[in-house]
Parts: sequence; structure tokens; C-alpha cells
Amino acid sequence: MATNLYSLPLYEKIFPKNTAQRVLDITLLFLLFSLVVYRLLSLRYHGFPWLLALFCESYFTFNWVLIITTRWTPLYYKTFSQLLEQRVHELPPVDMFVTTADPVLEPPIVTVNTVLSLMAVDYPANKLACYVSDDGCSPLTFYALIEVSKFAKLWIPFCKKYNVQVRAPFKYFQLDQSVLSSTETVDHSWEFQQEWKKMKEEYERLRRNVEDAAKKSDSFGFDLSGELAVFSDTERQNHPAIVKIICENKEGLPDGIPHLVYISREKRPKHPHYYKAGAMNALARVSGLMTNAPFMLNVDCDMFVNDPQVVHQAMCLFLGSKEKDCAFVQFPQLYHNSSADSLVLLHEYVGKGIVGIQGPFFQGTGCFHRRKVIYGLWPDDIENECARYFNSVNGKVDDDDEILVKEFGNSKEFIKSAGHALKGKTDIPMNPSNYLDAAHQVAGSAYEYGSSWGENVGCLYGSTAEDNLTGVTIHKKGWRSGYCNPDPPGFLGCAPSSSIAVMIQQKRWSTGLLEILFSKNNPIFATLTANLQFRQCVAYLWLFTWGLRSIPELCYAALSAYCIITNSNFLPKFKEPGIYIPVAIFVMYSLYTLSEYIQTGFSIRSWWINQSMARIIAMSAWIFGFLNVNLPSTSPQFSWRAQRFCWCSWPRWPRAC
Ligand SMILES: O=c1ccn([C@@H]2O[C@H](COP(=O)(O)OP(=O)(O)O[C@H]3O[C@H](CO)[C@@H](O)[C@H](O)[C@H]3O)[C@@H](O)[C@H]2O)c(=O)[nH]1
Ligand SMILES: [Mn+2]
Repeated sequence: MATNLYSLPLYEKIFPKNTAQRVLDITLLFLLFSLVVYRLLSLRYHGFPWLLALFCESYFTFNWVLIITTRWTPLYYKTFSQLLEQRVHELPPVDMFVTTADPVLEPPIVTVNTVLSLMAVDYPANKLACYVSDDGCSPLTFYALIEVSKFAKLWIPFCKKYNVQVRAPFKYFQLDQSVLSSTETVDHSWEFQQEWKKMKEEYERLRRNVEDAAKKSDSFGFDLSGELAVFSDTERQNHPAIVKIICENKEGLPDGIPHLVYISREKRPKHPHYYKAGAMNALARVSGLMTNAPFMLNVDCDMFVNDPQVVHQAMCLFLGSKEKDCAFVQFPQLYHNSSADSLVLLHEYVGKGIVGIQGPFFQGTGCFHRRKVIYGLWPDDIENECARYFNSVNGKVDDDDEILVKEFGNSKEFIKSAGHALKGKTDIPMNPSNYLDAAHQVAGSAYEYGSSWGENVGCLYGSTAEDNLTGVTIHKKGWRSGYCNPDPPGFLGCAPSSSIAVMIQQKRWSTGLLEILFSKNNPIFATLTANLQFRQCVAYLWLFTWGLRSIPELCYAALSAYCIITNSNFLPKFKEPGIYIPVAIFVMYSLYTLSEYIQTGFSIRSWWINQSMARIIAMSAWIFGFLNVNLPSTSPQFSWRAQRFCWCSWPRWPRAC
């Protein structure tokens, strides 16, 4: 008897067994408690170093409690994307967002590759739209996207015809020709070889054009005429909104080219622009008007699609679960230019634990969202059909509905589209060009004033880690999130290229995370007053306290130097039995972490380097993050570019610069 396809699930939840891990975790916890108790009992025989060591070790014990609570029940999902199209008659539309901010630090050829990999995914082209937000207001980025639209007409059919696996051309042409197409029979054919050569030439031409244009723009030789005329008289931080439709799939062809839209939201020196969060909100509004897809994917400009089935994978989770159980689907942040061992380990041993509680954190990139959730919906709103938003009960959306205007701002067209999105209507507009005027309005710098954007709607303002702030408020409402970790990875990003860049990034993260910890969106309040689960709160606390951990880490490292100088000691003497406790902790922790590295396929050397780097980061970058949040800022606010370059700057993304 044939299996009924409708009865098969789209994904499976797998809870791996972790008994050995739990036993080791508890043993270490027991040893840490013993050490703290031993210190307390012997405190009166010792001086200051003992007291300081007690403080540090108590903090490390607290941190260990956070870690083991977080990773107690690991979970991962297995998706069956081949069943999706049989199970779902009509695949839902998806709007794809790319954010870029600086054509020098993020060369347009990188954005070009990301955009091409998105536009070429295996999904009906009439269900896709790609929106690029350019916070650099750069004619170069715009020019590069025009070049993309020409190349896409060749590239997308080529990828689909030969079932190309990696659809970011720079990566594809780096690969060995024998693995270029997954269809072995076509792989070696004369036709394929010819088309491959042509495609490579075309890509080289595109790359040269974009790079030559970049050189010209460096030397102020860029001709701002024709389509680029809108960029004359603009400054990076002072310009009107620019919205241009570069490709439009007017006929709605499933095998055509998806819409491609360029957006540079308005910026004025007087108005705060809220960095990436502001860009994401402008993208949400413009896309809401033009295509209003119920799902949105957001990626950083340096993160390309590595598996053309990503949208299918995400849809398995969205369409296979109850709405409440899947507010967003996060793919892990992995890199193509670095093995990023420590990140992989973090995903493996802590990330999966978080997935098993209320779902993964929003990591800012490689994430599919439900539009409704980004519009601020609570799970209860789904049951009562968003009653709190609508004055009229006749099912129609009034474009001057007071509540909607207060939430979403003063654009009649946008109110209508938001109302449809909230009500889950799927009859979406297909002609983005009809909404160009309204799009300019909602991409204006003053549009958000008096509305809930950044407060309750969209990506939230108030932290440089806007992704975590937005994620914690989603979980706080009681939503769960899904995790997709396919092999090969769905997305690959670009790791910071130097240690100093890593430090700057870590400093920014620790600042942003502490900003959330000290705000009204603190996970403890969220558990006490709303629907954040207790263990999810613990997981968030583990993350948000990175910056605080720098203090005990630094003190503990300084203790040995202090004791040598003052001829005192902070550890029990060798003849005292108490010495066995710290020695046991040290040996066990080292072997334990080492075994995690080896089990995940990394070397002893990588373990050593990462352990050292973890200490260096905690004692430098995180300290600066901590100071950044706690000291009143006296220095001028640095631009994003300065933050990326400048180790000693005091960056606070959420302020205007
Ligand atoms: O004013 C800005 C600043 C940044 N960005 C974009 O935001 C993204 C992330 O910025 P980046 O400086 O590359 O930060 P990273 O530390 O590499 O990013 C990580 O950390 C951020 C939170 O700090 C998350 O938002 C990101 O998704 C995550 O990849 C990039 O696409 C930028 O183009 C803007 O669009 N406008
Ligand atoms: Mn980045």
C-alpha cells in the first residue's frame, strides 16, 4: 500500500542522549561547590587573596550552573524537504533582505555574490523578492546590483539546469570542475563544459566591471549620470530615501528572475538611524508594501546561501509546526573563510541545548521570520484573530484605523498591508512598482516618530546587539523558535579577518548584551512578568553576562601575580588536602573540553589556541565592553566605520553619529 504523503511529518525532533555529559557536568559542579565551601570554611585563616579567589570561584560556579542548565536537554531537527512540495500545494512567498553599510569595508562584489546566491535558490521565482538595504548610500552598490540583474538572467537558469550546489559564483568557480554539478551524467557533457566556460567569463566580466567602478569611485571619477543621477548631491549620513526596482518579475513567472529592489533609507544628521535595526525596519516596511510575503529571510551582506534548498528546509519547520511553535527559524552562523572551531563547539554543546528549551536565539543573520511576529504579535493574538488591532469587526482593514496608525505609522498603504499581514491574507501584490511613492515615504527618516517601530514593532532599538534584543522579546511573548542545521550548512558567512577585528566584534557584542541585561527587556523580568520560560531565561543570562564575566576572569588571572609580589597565596599549599579540589577541577575541565574538541573533529592545537583566545577575549574585549556600558561616555560618538577599525573607540550603535 502506498504511504499517505499527507501523514508524513515534514521534520523530526531528535533528542540525542547525553547521560555522560550530564554526569560530568554535575561532577564538575560538585567540585566547584566543594571549593567554594572549603574557601568559606577556611576564610578566617587567610587574607585578601583568599577572599578575592572566593569571589571569582563563586562567579565561575554560578556561570557553570547557567551552562549546565542551558545544555541539559539538547535537541536538533531533521527536515524532510523532499516532501514539502507534495504536502503543500502552494508554497508561501518569502521576502529576502540583505543589509550592507559600507562599500569599502564590505566590497560590493561580496554583496553581489550574496544577492545572486539568494536569487538563485530552488524556489518559484514568483514567490521570491530580494531587497538590499544600503546604509552607505553608495552609487557603487547600486551599480553592482544593476550588473547583478544582467548576470542573473544567465546565472539562475544555469544553476537550475545543472542543479548547481553552491550558487554564489565566487565560491562556485573556486571549486573543482568535477564537483560543480550534482548530476553526474550532465557533469562531463560537452554542453555543460561550454556553458560553464561562458558563465565563468561572464562572472569575470561582472567582477571586473564592479572592481573597476570601485577604483573609479575611489578616485572620484564615478559618472553620476543616467540611473545613478539620484546619487548626486548625497552624503552618506545626509540624503533622501532612494528606492529603485532593479528587476521586476511582472509576469509572475515561476522560472523567471525574482524581484530585486535597492533601498537606501533616508538619513539626516538630526535623526537617529539605529544602525542595522533601523535598516531592517525600513526593509520590513518597504517589502510590506511591495510584496508583503508572510515570511522574511535576513542575511548580512557577507553571508551567502550554501544550499539551494534552504527555503524548503525552513518551510518544513514553519509549515510542519503550529504557528506558536515557530516564530523564526535560525540557521547556525558558520564561516567559509575560517573553521571557527569555537563557534562550532558552541553550537554543538550549548546551542543545541538552547534549541531544546524555547528555541535558538535570533543571531542576526541566516534567519527566516514570520512577518506577523516581527510586527509585534503575541501568540494569543493568533487565537483571537488580532482583535486588539482592529476597530472594525467586518474583516476589512481600515487604513485610518487608530490603533494600526499608532503601531505602524502614518502611511495608508502600509497600514493596509500590515493589516493583511496580521490577518494572514495571502493575496499579495505582484507589482512592486505600483508602490514606489509609498515606499519612499516609509523609508523616510521621520516616518517612525510617534509609532511603535523599534519599541514593539520590528527590530528593537536600544542595544548594539539588536538581534538578541529582538530575539528575547519574541521569546518573552511565549513564541518558540526553530533551528535548522543541515549538512552542508544552509549559509556561510565571512569571519572577521584579523584578531583585532575579532576583538572589536567581541567588544561590541559584550556591550550590546550588557545593554540588554541592564534594560527593561532583561530576561529575569521577562520570566517574572511575561512568558519567557525559566530555563530560556537562564540561557539568555549565560549569554548576556559575558561582559560581567570579564571582571572575575581578570581578577583571577591577576591573583597569581599579586601573590608572587606580596609573597602570599590564593591556593591551598601542596601539603594541605584542600589542594586536591582545584587540581581536580583543572584537570577534569581541561580533559573535558579537550574531549569535546576531539569528538567534534578538531585538533588538540585548536583546543589550546581557543582556550587561550577565550581568556584573552574575556580579559580585554569584554572588559572594554563592560566599561563601555558602565562609564558615562565622554568621548564623541564614533561612526560605524570607526567602530570597525578602532580598538579604542567607545561605540554605542544605538546613537546617531
Ligand atoms: O549602520 C549599519 C551597521 C551595520 N549594518 C549591517 O549589519 C550587518 C552586521 O554588521 P557587522 O558590522 O558585520 O557586524 P557583525 O559583528 O559581523 O555581525 C554580527 O553581529 C550583529 C550584532 O552585533 C548582528 O546584527 C549580525 O547579524 C551578526 O552577523 C552587516 O550586514 C552590515 O552591513 C547596517 O546595515 N547598517
Ligand atoms: Mn559581519
